[in-house]
Amino acid sequence: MTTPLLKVDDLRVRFRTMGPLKALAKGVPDPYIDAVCGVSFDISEGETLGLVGESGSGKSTIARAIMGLVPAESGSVSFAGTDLTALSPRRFAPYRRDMAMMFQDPVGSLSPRLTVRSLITEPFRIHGTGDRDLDGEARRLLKMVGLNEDFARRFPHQLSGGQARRVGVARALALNPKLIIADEPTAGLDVSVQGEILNLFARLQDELGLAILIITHNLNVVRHITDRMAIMYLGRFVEQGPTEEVFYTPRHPYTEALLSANPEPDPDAVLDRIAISGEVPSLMNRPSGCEFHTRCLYAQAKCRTEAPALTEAGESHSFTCHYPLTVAHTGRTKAAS
Ligand SMILES: Nc1ncnc2c1ncn2[C@@H]1O[C@H](COP(=O)(O)OP(=O)(O)OP(=O)(O)O)[C@@H](O)[C@H]1O
Repeated sequence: MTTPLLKVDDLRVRFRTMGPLKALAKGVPDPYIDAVCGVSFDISEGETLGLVGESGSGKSTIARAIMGLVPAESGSVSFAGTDLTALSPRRFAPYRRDMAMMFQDPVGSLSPRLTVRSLITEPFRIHGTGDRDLDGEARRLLKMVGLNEDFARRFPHQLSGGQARRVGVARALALNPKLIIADEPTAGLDVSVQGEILNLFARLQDELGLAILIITHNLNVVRHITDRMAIMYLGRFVEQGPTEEVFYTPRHPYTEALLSANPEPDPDAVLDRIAISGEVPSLMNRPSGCEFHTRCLYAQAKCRTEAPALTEAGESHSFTCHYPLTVAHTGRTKAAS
């Protein structure tokens, strides 16, 4: 078996929610939240994984933990077989060249006082490889993302949302990474521009064999460009599997609810519209048993008390639910009774 490019194994990330004195004053004995609770997945070269889930479910925290920007409480993140969580910051640094992160907010994440040329060649300076022909590199990178060389002289405020996103991609590509992590790469863009950016990702993946981790609320993005998808709820994966399979035969009720709430449903979609009710529970006060039971249409007594184990639904499709949806002949789903 070949080693996956990225392997995340039982990753946990905790955050302190308040300082020790405040916690003492407020009588909070455990002022922590588990933003990511035992998540496992891998990505191979040339593969795209989509990470979906409501706001606060822990998607960006996974990305930041992979990049070493927040420490893992436990578990491991291995890149090409090396456990990054065991490395000192100095030994971690070379891996940052192989993994590029595109942050949310295309314009805001670009420093306003730098020209596009400086922005996209900055990684060469940061990583000490700035002795090359930076004008030539800027032209090469702009061409890769479909922008002409005149853009090199512009500043971020002179870019449209789509152009800013392309500049973000060019910057991410500077050091020839093997993995790109894109956090909401199409947020705030018009649908047509979203399509252009997705096509750009698809082309680059084809040409460069990149592995891509896409974090998004947009299920159409997931549908169109990912090979596999994972659905997060309160810091856990409730389901992961091949994208087409999950879209057509979701096994977890939360997946079903998210897919059916998609504002632009696929005309071939087989799911009835299912409203997801209630608020996302607080990470400070997690529900007992299956943590989705407070919002689940199919919850039964066992769901309130027993956490469901991970169940394999196929070769690379798994979910955590006591009463998973079943696959009928039509592809339509309903909870097993
Ligand atoms: N540095 C931090 N300190 C304390 N809590 C944090 C920190 N970073 C994130 N969190 C909390 O961790 C949880 C997960 O946040 P995260 O940003 O990973 O979610 P998300 O799914 O990416 O959300 P969104 O889609 O809104 O970006 C949230 O409750 C958030 O408030």
